[in-house]
Amino acid sequence: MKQWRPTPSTVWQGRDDTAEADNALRLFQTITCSSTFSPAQQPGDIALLGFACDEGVKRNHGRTGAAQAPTVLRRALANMASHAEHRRLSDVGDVVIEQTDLEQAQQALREAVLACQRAGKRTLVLGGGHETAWGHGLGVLDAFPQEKVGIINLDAHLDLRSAPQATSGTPFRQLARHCTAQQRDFRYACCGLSMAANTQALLDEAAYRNVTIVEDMQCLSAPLEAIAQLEQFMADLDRIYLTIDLDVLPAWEMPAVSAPAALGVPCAILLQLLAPICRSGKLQAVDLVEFNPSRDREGHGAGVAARLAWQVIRWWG
Ligand SMILES: N=CN[C@@H](CCC(=O)O)C(=O)O
Ligand SMILES: [Mn+2]
Ligand SMILES: [Mn+2]
Repeated sequence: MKQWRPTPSTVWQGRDDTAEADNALRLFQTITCSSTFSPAQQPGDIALLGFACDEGVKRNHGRTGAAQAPTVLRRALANMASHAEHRRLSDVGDVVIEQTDLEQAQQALREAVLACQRAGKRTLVLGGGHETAWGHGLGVLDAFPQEKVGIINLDAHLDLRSAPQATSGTPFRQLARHCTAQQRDFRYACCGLSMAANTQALLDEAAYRNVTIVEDMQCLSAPLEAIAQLEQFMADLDRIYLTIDLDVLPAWEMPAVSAPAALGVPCAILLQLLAPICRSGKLQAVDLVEFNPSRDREGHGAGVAARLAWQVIRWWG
């Protein structure tokens, strides 16, 4: 596998409580790593894959640093309790970018995701900027060519930009065009959207693409209605690709992103939205993107992001 590196064993470390009881286990003690890219050989049905890249954020004039996120998020996950559901997780390493060749890195991610999915795994990708979604989404679409695959993006932004080259702001425009070229329906929901952070041009593009939009204000004032909208979106799908842009959270909870949200959807409400998606029986792929450790405060953002990943694994039916 090109443009790939294994996770060093030093990353998965934590507090050892096994002197208290055999089942006093944390993730660092239950996760498996491999020195080669070999998803079919690794145990469990959730493959953890890093995408160490922020070239898309750079091209989108954002604050870089997300390339370091996969390692920092693994470290934050390492010391969290490992319950039965977490034993399904194995670490298949990182896809890395060479110099500034984003397109090549996204293609490598696409191939790594496809290999994991073909090996019967579901994929949990730790980005990277939101350019992660172009590679991850393609890999999932490739794996299920005959099925109705829907994308749920928890994000303040639509990321439907039109640009001469791929950025962190273009992945869903790229996936929409790809679906059209493949004569597939583009099924896309953006939940947590800030009207203040998306121009009318982007909203027009969303309307043209028949995108389901659930605004941040709706999530805050009527979470049950927001859930109902998501359930309606999911009803007609075979598989779901869930992408969580951490800038959907408020800046006070998640300062460690390129574009912090002044309002945002707090983690406690986001978890209410996540539960029915995770338990739908259709969830095939999840990523957490845009985490930027260089902007974190005392590791609090990493803790919030890791808790979201931990909870997704626990609920993933
Ligand atoms: N993935 C990032 N998307 C946002 C960033 C917005 C900003 O930097 O303010 C976007 O392009 O709209
Ligand atoms: Mn965003
Ligand atoms: Mn985004």
